Amino acid sequence: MISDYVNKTPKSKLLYIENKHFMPYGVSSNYRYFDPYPLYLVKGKGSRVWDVDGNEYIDYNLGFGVLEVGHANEKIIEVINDAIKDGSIMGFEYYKTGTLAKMICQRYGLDMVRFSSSGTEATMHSIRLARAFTKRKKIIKFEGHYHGSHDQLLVNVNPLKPGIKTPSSLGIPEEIIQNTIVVDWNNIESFEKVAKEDVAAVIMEPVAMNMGLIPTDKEFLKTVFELSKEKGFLVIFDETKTGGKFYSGAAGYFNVKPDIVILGKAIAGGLPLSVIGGKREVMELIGPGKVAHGGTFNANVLAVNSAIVTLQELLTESAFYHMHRLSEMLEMGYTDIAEDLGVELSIARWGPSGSIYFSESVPKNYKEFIKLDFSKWFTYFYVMLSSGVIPMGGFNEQWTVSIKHTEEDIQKHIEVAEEAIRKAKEIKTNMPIEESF
Ligand SMILES: NCC(=O)CCC(=O)O
Repeated sequence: MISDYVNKTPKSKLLYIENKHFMPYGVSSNYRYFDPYPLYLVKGKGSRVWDVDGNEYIDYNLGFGVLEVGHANEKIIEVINDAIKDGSIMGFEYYKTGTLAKMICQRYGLDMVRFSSSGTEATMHSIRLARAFTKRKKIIKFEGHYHGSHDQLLVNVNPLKPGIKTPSSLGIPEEIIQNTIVVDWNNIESFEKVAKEDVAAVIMEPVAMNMGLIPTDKEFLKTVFELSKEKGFLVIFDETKTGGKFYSGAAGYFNVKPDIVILGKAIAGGLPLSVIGGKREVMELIGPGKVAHGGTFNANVLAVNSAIVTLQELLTESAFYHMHRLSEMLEMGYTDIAEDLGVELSIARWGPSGSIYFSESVPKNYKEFIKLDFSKWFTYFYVMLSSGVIPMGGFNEQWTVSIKHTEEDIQKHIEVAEEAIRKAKEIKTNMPIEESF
């Protein structure tokens, strides 16, 4: 319950009261705020984090999926300690960036890449690139999909009224989003209606991870690729999250070749690095006097070295085997809990990540997702937190298992979840959620 959380976190409360004077809501990303106040962390190691009150948590949020190598990974520390001795920013191109570019191209089936620092920047560049390549303006995005916090794609991310095109933030003029078309995820018919010759690109999270975890209908995906060929628009896979869930990301998993792929989060072991990559004929449009792409911190020394060691030595095939196996254990644990307690609970898992819904079946799109009763979810969340497990980053997020999680961590998660879901089952009110991105 919320009171258990409050009782355990008085110092977080105090920090919140102080910090919110200087920072809106006391946080650096809206995603980090939740009621009644956010959690302030001090440190992390492996699968654990500690808050300002000294409470220890097993962390399944992992920086919204970034830390698959675990917190404060020894190899990352070593490589960064070495690299920083030679400086952190070169201003000119760092000599190892090409090594990383080649590694990523080979692993993810891309012809060329450019680096940025965040997913937001990378998706922003990708739609500019698609518009330049096709000489068209319209971009199709899916309701409930999140592509970072720039205006053009900050549309129907978490709308309270699904189906009505609405900016997901104040301060976004109608004109800015007039070329953004929003449609239902996993819905062939509604996609067919908008897939026309004036579309520059369709952008998607190839597995939707901003409404829990909504798996992808393979027929739907096939239709998207077929229509893109027929009508001449590009397919952009925003793999900011999915790129770290399987060895070669979602494109590798589904065995498809999108025109542009975005990578981010997990690939640099905890440092800020993102990738805009894709087919040579598209990528070659980037350059002076052509498509703009810049960024002072792009491919900085620390991020490049950290990504090289992450991809080469840490996120290996056997590491994925470990993460997937533990995540499957978690899925089985939740399935047993639902059966034992007779709770309407559905579970979706894809690789090291998964989510739970207090519903009979996993929603297929945002319209189905937003109809759910989140009061049960929030009860579950506060009980989990006050019992030392961060199950995921929020009601629209998912768990991630790292290479540092152990079977004992999973068992503890399942034990605590049983109690949390038992308490959630008793909740009767239907708590409305606030619109947020
Ligand atoms: N699914 C949402 C995120 O992963 C973003 C986190 C942030 O912007 O703080």
